[in-house]
Amino acid sequence: MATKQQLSAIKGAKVLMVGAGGIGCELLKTLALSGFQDIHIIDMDTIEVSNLNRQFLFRQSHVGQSKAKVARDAVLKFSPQISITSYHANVKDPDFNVDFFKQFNVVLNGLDNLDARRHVNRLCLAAAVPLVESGTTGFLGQVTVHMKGKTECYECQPKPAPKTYPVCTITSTPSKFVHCIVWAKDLLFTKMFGDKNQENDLNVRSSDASSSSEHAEDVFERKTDEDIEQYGKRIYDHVFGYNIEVALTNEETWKNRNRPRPIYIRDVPSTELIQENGNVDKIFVADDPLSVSAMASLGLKNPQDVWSLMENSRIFLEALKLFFVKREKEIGRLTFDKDDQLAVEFVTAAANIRAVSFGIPFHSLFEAKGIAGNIVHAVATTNAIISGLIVIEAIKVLQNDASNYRMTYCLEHPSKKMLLMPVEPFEPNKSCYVCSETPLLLEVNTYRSKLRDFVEKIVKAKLGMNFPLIMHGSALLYEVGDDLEEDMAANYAANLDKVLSELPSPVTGGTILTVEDLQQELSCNINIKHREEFDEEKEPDGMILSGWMQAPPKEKENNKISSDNGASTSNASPAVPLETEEDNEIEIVLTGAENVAAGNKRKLSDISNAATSDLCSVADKTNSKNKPEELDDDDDLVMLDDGNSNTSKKKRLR
Ligand SMILES: Nc1ncnc2c1ncn2[C@@H]1O[C@H](COP(=O)(O)OP(=O)(O)OP(=O)(O)O)[C@@H](O)[C@H]1O
Ligand SMILES: [Zn+2]
Repeated sequence: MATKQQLSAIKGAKVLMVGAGGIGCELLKTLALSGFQDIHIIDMDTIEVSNLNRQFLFRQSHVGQSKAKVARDAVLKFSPQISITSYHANVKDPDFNVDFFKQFNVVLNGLDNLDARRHVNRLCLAAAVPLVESGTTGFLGQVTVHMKGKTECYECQPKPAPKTYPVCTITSTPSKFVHCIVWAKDLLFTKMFGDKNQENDLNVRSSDASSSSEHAEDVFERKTDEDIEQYGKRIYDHVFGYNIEVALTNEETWKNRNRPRPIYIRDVPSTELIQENGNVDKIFVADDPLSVSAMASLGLKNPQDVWSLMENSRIFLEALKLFFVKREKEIGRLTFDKDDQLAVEFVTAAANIRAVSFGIPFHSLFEAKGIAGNIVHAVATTNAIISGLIVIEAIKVLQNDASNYRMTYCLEHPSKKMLLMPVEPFEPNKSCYVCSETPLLLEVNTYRSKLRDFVEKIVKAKLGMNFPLIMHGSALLYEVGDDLEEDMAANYAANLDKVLSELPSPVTGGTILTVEDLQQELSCNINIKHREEFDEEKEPDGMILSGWMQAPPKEKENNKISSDNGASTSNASPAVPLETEEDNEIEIVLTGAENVAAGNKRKLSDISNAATSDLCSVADKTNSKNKPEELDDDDDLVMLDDGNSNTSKKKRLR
């Protein structure tokens, strides 16, 4: 039961919710039933069938409609007396500026990507509005409170880098099914149906050098009037046969590894059946490209079946054909989407055929989709628990009850009979460039790198700025905005193509650049250090940004392909599982730079009264009895958090 004071705080509050998905639906309902009277809700998405199992405010008839609006209407049916304002929009839209944020007493996030979370964090800091941040992944979840100057901001701790794989593992020596999936999704699918100008390592082989790159260059182009069946078979033979033959010529690679087997279409029994069974026009809803399915066309129904080589080959050829026959307009623009059935079918089949070559077991479409889409199946109960905790923290914030704020972690296994673990929030990280004024350091070859590289690779990808403005002293080098004068816009465009040292106000070693995002009202200084050489493999960006945000890379190799496609429900901050020991204690992993270096861990009891620290992660140290089954890497549940693959984070749960 709420006290009188709580009720009055609730009634007088104006609240902004961002996200009306799994957490958002629960949250809106709980806010309404707790007595909140004035709720605003932003969500940019429309309702999909796959949301209906847990986003309980939505029904089949709502598919295709705005989540924010339908959620509003559904809650108003049982709480008609309250005011709910919905915005079907991206929270990054300029309309949602600092003044917009200032009208709220508290902001509650129910988002699913790092990019949007960072953006909201910055606006809350700029507007000095408290933020309650949240995230769930399967059984895990967390709620954290962020208040300018009093607690850590959402970005005070670096987020774990996304899981990546060395290019050569993906292109030449896969040993796990996930390697085949990454190859099929990020290389083959992109090469066939994505942006042709994008760099693609599909034809990089460990042997390479003299291998016929000419052959590789144009093989993916469909020749004028080339029969689609022939084209599909030619691609099949090239990627599963010829490319493997070429890789085999590098004896060095296979000295200590099993040699892969090239597979040609002629080796696959009965693929010709495709001609008889495949019926492109059979099942599809006119004008709905997403209803196109190779499985449906071939009469394969169960996504949990593991297909044979023959079936995978038929799906591969049929899916390729369907893209060209039914979705030709999209070719050249497609990116892999886990909700695109035909794309999932193509990627599953291609990954399985590659897996056979390398002696890796087949996987079903259902499993392949989970791996390709980094899907951790959502648990509705976790969303409900987390939403309840958000409201509890929001009420404390409204009452200014700072001594009782808690970051709460929802665990998968009880620890000391507790599933929820509350921890006191920590003070702001003094070296966080978002909420403090710490300068960053950029090592870059100022005679070779262009301003464009700096803007794309650092300002947008690493610093997460949307509307950057770059200054050297009082000289403005770059700015974006709709209201720029034509000649200024032309100047900035010209600057983008200049190397740093040749800019009107030259940027060289020792320069201090100021980078600002006007919308986020975020400004930071970057000290420039000239460096002549960069290792192409290990430092592919040709520039290195350091400061607080450098997350320690998980693997040694740096030339990596990320398996990250950017869409998943995931936590606001990391909960990295620890090695299990034979006790049943919860440990806090400190991921501040020194702590990572020292590998420090602290027990909850050690820190229960801690006022300051770098708490980043919490993990349940389970005893052997309830220790989850050890999974092979292929089966790791992988989660990531992103809108922008460059900045996304991912966690793996065991
Ligand atoms: N930049 C953004 N602006 C507004 N809303 C956003 C933004 N980024 C994400 N969201 C919303 O946050 C919600 C997150 O909900 P949830 O994690 O349940 O994801 P989902 O897309 O509904 O489900 P799933 O990803 O599991 O299919 C989504 O409804 C999404 O539209
Ligand atoms: Zn911070």
